[in-house]
Amino acid sequence: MRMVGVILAGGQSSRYGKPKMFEIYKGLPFYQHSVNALNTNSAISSVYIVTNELLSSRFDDSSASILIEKQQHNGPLHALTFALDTIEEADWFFVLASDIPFVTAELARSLIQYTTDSSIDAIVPIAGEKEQPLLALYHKRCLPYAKDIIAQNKKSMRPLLQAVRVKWIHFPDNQKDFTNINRQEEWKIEKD
Ligand SMILES: Nc1nc2c(ncn2[C@@H]2O[C@H](COP(=O)(O)OP(=O)(O)OP(=O)(O)O)[C@@H](O)[C@H]2O)c(=O)[nH]1
Repeated sequence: MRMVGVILAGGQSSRYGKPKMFEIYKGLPFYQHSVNALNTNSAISSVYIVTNELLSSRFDDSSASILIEKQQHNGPLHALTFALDTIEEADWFFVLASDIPFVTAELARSLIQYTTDSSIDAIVPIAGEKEQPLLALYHKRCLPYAKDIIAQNKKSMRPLLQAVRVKWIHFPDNQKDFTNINRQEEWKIEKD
């Protein structure tokens, strides 16, 4: 079993007003917190940052490889599908958004433990009532389902979770790892 990390870092940040993956928390850009939560885990052989041409030169991290999407701003489902299609060496893909600065290696580890179960295609947390498809694991088996959903012009992650066998892992509503930052006002409150 081979596992890679996939950091989704090619969003528009339209609500934030500037590319939020480069905002600084504890001296490091947001995306770096996502990379670090994964590359400290020995089960993960490499970490890839999936982004677009415009942003790509701004990532400064020798511990991760950059994958550039041909078509930018198609959303997380396209970015995941691109990674599943392009990274041939892996069976499991640990997907992390790049706007979740409080994510921890402990949380990553607690999800990775379920990858030994060959009867599941995805491992997805639920924090309180909220599904967390952008802090989740996907098996290569998800690729044909993802392509099929894209072929139907759907952009949401939801249909993928309905099509594949998901193991849902429950966490408390207030668990900080899952806090994602969409607006500058939110970040001003959350960082303190
Ligand atoms: N590679 C890649 N990542 C994406 C894409 N769209 C969103 N993401 C990432 O997915 C995560 C969640 O993104 P959102 O906050 O829903 O979308 P966003 O475009 O970043 O922000 P808004 O424009 O405010 O909706 C972030 O880490 C984004 O960088 C995309 O088209 N390609």
